Amino acid sequence: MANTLHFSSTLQAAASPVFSKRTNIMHCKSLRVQTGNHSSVASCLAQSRSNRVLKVSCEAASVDVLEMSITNNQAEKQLTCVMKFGGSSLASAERMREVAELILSFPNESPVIVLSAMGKTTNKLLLAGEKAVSCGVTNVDSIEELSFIKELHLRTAKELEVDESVIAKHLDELEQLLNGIAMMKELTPRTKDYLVSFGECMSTRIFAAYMNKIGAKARQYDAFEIGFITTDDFTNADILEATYPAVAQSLHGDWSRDPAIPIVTGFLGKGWRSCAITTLGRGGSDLTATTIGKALGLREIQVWKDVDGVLTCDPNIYPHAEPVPYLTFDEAAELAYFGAQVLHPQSMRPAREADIPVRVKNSYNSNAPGTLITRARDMRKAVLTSIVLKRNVTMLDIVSTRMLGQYGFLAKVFSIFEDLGISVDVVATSEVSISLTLDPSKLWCRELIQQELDHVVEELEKIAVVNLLQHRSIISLIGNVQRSSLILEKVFNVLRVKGINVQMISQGASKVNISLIVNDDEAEQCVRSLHAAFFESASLN
Ligand SMILES: Nc1ncnc2c1ncn2[C@@H]1O[C@H](COP(=O)(O)OP(=O)(O)O)[C@@H](O)[C@H]1O
Ligand SMILES: N[C@@H](CC(=O)OP(=O)(O)O)C(=O)O
Repeated sequence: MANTLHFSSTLQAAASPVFSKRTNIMHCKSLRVQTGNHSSVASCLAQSRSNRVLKVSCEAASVDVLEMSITNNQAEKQLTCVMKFGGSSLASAERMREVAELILSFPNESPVIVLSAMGKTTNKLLLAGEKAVSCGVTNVDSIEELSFIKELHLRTAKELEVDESVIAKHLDELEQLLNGIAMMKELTPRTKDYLVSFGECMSTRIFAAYMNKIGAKARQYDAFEIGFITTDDFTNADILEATYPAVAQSLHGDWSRDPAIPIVTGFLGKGWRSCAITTLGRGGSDLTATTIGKALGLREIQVWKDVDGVLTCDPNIYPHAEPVPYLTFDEAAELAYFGAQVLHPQSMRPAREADIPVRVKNSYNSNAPGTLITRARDMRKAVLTSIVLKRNVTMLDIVSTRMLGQYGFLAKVFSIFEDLGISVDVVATSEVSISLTLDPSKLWCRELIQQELDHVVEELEKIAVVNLLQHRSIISLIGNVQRSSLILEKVFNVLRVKGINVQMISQGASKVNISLIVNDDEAEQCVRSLHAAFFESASLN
């Protein structure tokens, strides 16, 4: 809330037009002086933070009564919310301008801003790195993606009229790094993280400089310098508990000493052992935002995307998917975990722990209400909320070779996965058989390669007959599992009409998700038909 202080006083007719006042204000944004019918803007001569004495000059020295109101939009205010803008909201200078305008259109908020890299910069950096491995040192400067990244960032700085020097050092370092990769002919996960970090480091520097240029005092932060402490799992690191107090101390400390809108790099952290830059997995800026929300105990976490909120299904599969107005943290987490690109799979955790609402909004359409994610919602009318598709999943059918009634079979199977460090998604069991799915994309850097799969099968074959089925998809139905009979009745109706065979089904312990496994090549059609049945046909609802 803008903090307006009114006070009046009398100036001597012949006195110097300088007025001193002890106030509780730390940073004065604007001054208005009222003398009789005249109102004018006065300027602030000096502010002492230690004893909070404000000195102002005005042209009203010749009148007796002087009334001043001091509008101070930052001082004594607490940070109120996080606003995260993803690459899709920051693709160009024009978009950065609009985002800045959007932020400033909430004068009652004191936000922490979290930014991703501009547009598709992360993908381009990774491609540049891969090319550098094989192109030879002399050819690094002709890597197309490097030229693209340089051109995009320099053009953006120029169009926003901010000094190119804010990113010059990073562009030089990026080229040096690619030269190093070309020399070594290898791109390790650790180097990958350092490489992609340039995207967020540059977008935040350009944006902070622009905010300052337009008069909104802002301060840039690299997350790895302000306490984002993570595991050393490069490319997919986890935030450690120590992050919360460290981030709170950094951001709160600076804010109370000298308020300025914090502009923080999303996606990045610092490995606690290696002290090297880590990343939180693709789309990890959502997690940066919720982590800051929890660290500072903020009122709300906003993630601004290029869609009107979380939708009833992926708009790339069905363009007329509808926004979902309300979700619980559990529903959103399940949706993200099972492949909806709109939210990072781990991002709901800090928000749920701190019970801070998350709002998913559209930066291209700020009037749309978006999706509000909270701990609980009214489920009385809820049936199905959203349909999520995860492609290219590997499925294993494992049948015990032992007699019925043998114990320890499940334990043995899962210990094999544990030993091999492979995570399992969906599971359906009977006493002597297990069907389960393995997610190749869960570990961004470490796709499950054939060799690993062969090894899994080899180990399992010591105790079971194993059938490995690839190119499967998981269709997750997120909704009110209390009404699973109604949901399943409709689902099987659709599947029967479309002639689609479900190879596995799991309702598990989750109270919000029913998963179906079908062939990859039938999956999209299946999602569209299910969407039509649940969201478009009144008779089927
Ligand atoms: N259920 C869904 N609801 C909304 N968007 C979805 C869904 N499933 C997939 N998406 C995709 O997620 C995109 C937004 O996420 P993302 O690209 O990570 O945004 P940002 O880069 O702005 O963080 C949308 O453009 C949309 O194509
Ligand atoms: N730039 C990173 C992190 C991120 O969160 O991006 P976005 O918000 O654009 O999904 C990525 O592309 O993965």
